[in-house]
Amino acid sequence: MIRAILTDIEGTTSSLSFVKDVLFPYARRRLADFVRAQRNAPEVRELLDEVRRIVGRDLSLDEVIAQLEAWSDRDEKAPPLKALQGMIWEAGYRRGDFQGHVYEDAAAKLREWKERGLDLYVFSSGSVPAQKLLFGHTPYGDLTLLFSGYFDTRTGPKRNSESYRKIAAAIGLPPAEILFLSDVPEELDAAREAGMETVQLVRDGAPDEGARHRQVRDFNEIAV
Ligand SMILES: CSCCC(=O)C(=O)COP(=O)(O)O
Ligand SMILES: [Mg+2]
Repeated sequence: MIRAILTDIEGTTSSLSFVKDVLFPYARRRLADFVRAQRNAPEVRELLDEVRRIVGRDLSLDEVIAQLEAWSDRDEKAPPLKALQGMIWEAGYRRGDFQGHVYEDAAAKLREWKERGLDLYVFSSGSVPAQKLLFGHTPYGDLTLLFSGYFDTRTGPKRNSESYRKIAAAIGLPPAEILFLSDVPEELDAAREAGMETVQLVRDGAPDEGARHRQVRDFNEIAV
């Protein structure tokens, strides 16, 4: 019996285009200036040192910025980049430059599941603060109230089954009682390997008969 739902964001609750065409370019345009302006803030300084540790060299500030920009251009889910993106988006949400995109069907079903007593969690490559910003500033109001917890790649990569075992342990349920929703088959494979139930969102494409996971076009087709 499913007692909790763990959901991805990009391509699942929210559109690929919002993340790729709105959020990512917004942060990319401001990344260098933000890092230069905030480089002595303790939280930012720690993230810049984390970039140096990942690269394994004592990079100058310019080299750190170039590395962050390269990761951003390749959409690499490096934790310090994801944390900095979240900090830059915070100002954008506050100023009303954009709202967090959530599909109407996802917002409605999440509410319904919560009312039925299911616990809801997020697992996204976006940092936990970025996840809370997105769900906190939607056209349907503040949806953060629906979620019992958030996980990002500081728990582990989304395509690694160990990450899902850790999440199940943190939630405090056997993996078989957790349903993971995502648009990416490799993430669903990893969740299934850990013992979770899976459903694949195919929002923009046609369902594929040979798919490895049950496919749905939107949240209304998910039976829990
Ligand atoms: C938290 S909103 C931004 C999403 C993001 O930064 C990203 O890389 C998309 O990751 P997801 O795991 O949600 O597909
Ligand atoms: Mg996704």
